[in-house]
Amino acid sequence: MRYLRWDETLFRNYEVFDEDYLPEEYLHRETQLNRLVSNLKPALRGARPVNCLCLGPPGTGKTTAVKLIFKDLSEFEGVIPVYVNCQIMNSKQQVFAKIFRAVYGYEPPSYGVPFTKLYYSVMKGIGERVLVVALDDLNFLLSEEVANEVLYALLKAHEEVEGVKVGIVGIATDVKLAARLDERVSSVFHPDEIHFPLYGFEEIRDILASRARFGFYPGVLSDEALDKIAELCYEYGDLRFGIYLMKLAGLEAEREASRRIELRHVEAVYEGSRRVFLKKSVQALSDHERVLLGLIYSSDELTTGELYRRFKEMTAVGYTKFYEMLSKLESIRLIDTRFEQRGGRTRAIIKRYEPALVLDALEEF
Ligand SMILES: Nc1ncnc2c1ncn2[C@@H]1O[C@H](COP(=O)(O)OP(=O)(O)OP(=O)(O)O)[C@@H](O)[C@H]1O
Repeated sequence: MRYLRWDETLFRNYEVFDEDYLPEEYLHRETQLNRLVSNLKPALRGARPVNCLCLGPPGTGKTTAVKLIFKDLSEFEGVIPVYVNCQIMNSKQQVFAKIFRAVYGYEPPSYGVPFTKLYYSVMKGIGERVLVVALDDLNFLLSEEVANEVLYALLKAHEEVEGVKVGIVGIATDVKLAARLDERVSSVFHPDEIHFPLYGFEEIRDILASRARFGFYPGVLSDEALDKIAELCYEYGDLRFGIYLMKLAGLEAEREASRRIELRHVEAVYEGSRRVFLKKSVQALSDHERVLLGLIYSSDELTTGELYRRFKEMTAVGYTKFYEMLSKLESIRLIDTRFEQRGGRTRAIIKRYEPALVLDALEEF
């Protein structure tokens, strides 16, 4: 029996498959990159940039686009680009502490600094430079009202401290985010909305092929395996899933001491990786969204009307909110809504994907 030598591997660079790896090639998003560049360009002249919001379903390249642009920006003197992940830094204090670090190059005092003091020291420290703040996963701050406070504090900076220039790049999966901000913020925040739609099959295949070129040795990934990964990833929408699947298929091939990743390796790891991803998606939902998903997955087939009636009985949530939740579940591909003709009437029918796996993922909550 053949076994792998200790130094034998299919992976040329394992890091290429990491969650926060910045790819060498960023494909099929020229329009979005151009919009970001043209909006942020005024910063290079020392002027306030145009605020933007990058919106789209998970795994469509929003974070990557902004990180690549911010990497370029960091080369320019006079611009302070700061990237904040709001899922991790989820208070006003934490967001501004991160900005403080970028402005001064050292930590702010960790105890007993009132927010106003931290805020004004940040603004004074900017001086003639231009601060550009990316707020990733902005929707995470929204339920707590923190998003409104952070945005308001940044939007009002130039009125609070004369001459201060601040630009904002928000990133969110909720395409209606701007409409959900409070009046005080929306009256002064008119961002350029840059949309990141789901990738088509060919685009996904190209991106995954590029990732494989940097991650595996030449010829390791068979065409059949690549096609299958692209097909499964396309169904799911999130590119992160395709990249993860490719990594697991590589490990599976190594486990078999195979020199190539074949279709069977992808098939062997598909269900396990899908479980991991579903669990993450379900974990990221709100309690009400999970109740709704549970209702959908515990019946065979439902019309939207029937579903709303049952959901309302349990939660007293209104129709607009219900509809928003349904669209969200659809945009992250946990459900599918189709129109069907029955008895001379057109009805919206909700379809489920892989019920056994989704119900397992829901069971953990
Ligand atoms: N156009 C692209 N070219 C190369 N790699 C890409 C592209 N788009 C996305 N990716 C890769 O897909 C993965 C997910 O992308 P990213 O994190 O940017 O998505 P996102 O839209 O910000 O997702 P979320 O909303 O869940 O944060 C990353 O590994 C990223 O490198």
